[in-house]
Amino acid sequence: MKLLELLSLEDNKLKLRLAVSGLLSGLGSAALLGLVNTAAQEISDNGLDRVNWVLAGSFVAITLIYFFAEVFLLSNIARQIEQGIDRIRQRLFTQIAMADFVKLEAIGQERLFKNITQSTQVISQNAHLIGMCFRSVMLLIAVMIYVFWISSLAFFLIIGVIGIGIVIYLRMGRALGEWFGKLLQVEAEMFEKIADLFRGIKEVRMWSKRSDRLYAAFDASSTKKAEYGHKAHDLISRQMIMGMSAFYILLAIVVFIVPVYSSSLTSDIPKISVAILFMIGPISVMVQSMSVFSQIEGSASRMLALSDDLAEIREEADEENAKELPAEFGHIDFEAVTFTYPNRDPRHGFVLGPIDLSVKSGELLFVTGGNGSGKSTLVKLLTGLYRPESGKISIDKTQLGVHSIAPYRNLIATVFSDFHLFAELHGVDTLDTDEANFWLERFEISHVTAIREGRFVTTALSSGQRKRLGLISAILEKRPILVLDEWAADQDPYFRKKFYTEILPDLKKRGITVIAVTHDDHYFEMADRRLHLENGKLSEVTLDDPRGRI
Ligand SMILES: Nc1ncnc2c1ncn2[C@@H]1O[C@H](COP(=O)(O)OP(=O)(O)OP(=O)(O)O)[C@@H](O)[C@H]1O
Repeated sequence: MKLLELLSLEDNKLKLRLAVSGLLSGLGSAALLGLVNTAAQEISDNGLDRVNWVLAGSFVAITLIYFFAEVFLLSNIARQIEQGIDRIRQRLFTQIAMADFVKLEAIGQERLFKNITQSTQVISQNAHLIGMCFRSVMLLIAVMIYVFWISSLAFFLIIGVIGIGIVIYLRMGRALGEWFGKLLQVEAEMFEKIADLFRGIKEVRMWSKRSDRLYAAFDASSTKKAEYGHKAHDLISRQMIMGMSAFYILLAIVVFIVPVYSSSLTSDIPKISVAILFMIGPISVMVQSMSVFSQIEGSASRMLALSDDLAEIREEADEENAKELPAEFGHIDFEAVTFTYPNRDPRHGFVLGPIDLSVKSGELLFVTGGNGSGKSTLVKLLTGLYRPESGKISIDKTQLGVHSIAPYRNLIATVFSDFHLFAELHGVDTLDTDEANFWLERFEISHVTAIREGRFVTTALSSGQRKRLGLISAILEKRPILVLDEWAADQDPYFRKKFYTEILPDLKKRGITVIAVTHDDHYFEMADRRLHLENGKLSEVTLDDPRGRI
């Protein structure tokens, strides 16, 4: 069972704890049943002329024990489930943090996000149901032991009927599984269409032909989902009714047919009937929860599969034994570094390198090249996000490896072309307010936002303005190296000029090593050096070299 496997991760006593509390609850139920039957027998033997205080007292005592055992069991299960989910969530987060970045990108954000949010929620929201089911199974086992104690014939009869019921139930379940599979697929298609409608809402509004097509496709998908949903739920209801009917049939067999053929069982029929009636509640819970359980199992197995996949792509890094690298470095060197994207169709494969390169501390370095030439890929290698396929990268005499990769990344502040702007200045422990205000003024953004209590008052700004905040954040992080990927692409001509002619030289003056990917050929002369990429091959060119220019 995938759920149990998932919850037992990093807690090998969980199964034992559940078994003990389940056993106590089951025994309590069986004791209650036994007591009711003994009282009924007593009345039938001796009549109802006085109250049997011993039995009545025992009933009250066992009911109390049963009550507390049930409360303990259910709340224990809910706690175990929440703690188990917490553990797996933390485990997935840690695995994501430790995964090789390029392989993590291949897994895709959607799968990661869905597993950490939706899948955990499916299990968490149904914690109560899982508890009820577990309790029902325990109760059923205890009642069956009680039935066996009264009559082995009745026990095997019930097992036989349950067996036939399970076979029919599973056959129906197979059809149900197929319909649920189809339902999930249609649902995924529908969600994709909804996401398309929302993400492209501007484009949809702007052209009625596109909007008509998309809405028609969404309508068809939604109707199909309703149809399949109805079919699947219809099958669930039938399966449920079938499961319950089997027990009423069993009761009828025990009451009407068995006495005709077995005189030995006749005297025990009332006790066995009560036992069967006792089982109907738990069976009903189990039958009703089957479809939810298949969703829970699906979620658990998806999370386990993701965890396994993440374990396989774990980056070779040892942050615990990492040694900090000094902020005053001399140079970063690439020696015959190559890189290719994994799982890429070899016919369209892109190879970066081999690259030999040396970046000196305090330099202002521009990286130029056409679309798809490999600039962003080089930036990801330079920042240590991607690891070389061959060759080596080193900072001063330290080669980047298991112990140095995290400290190396800590030296580099970035604004990637697809950067994310955090409203909070995470990691900036002591913020110099004057300095923050200086940069807000310098970036001509102080009239629309401010920094208060370590966060931007607002980030709901234009894309060019958000980019400015991204760079201010990076500067305030006070790291010795700054890597920018097409930072000025969405700045207006006035600010673009200010960026290249004032801000970049100012950052250089402050001792920051700046590596900037750029297409702005008007300003190539502002760099100390220019590196040019063509189809993955890097060469150093003079600042006035015609390559990379119009
Ligand atoms: N995640 C990825 N998986 C596979 N191939 C990729 C991936 N990202 C980029 N590529 C490929 O690698 C090559 C270089 O891409 P890269 O993004 O480095 O180019 P670039 O020079 O930054 O281009 P642009 O100027 O358009 O931003 C391209 O052929 C691209 O298709």
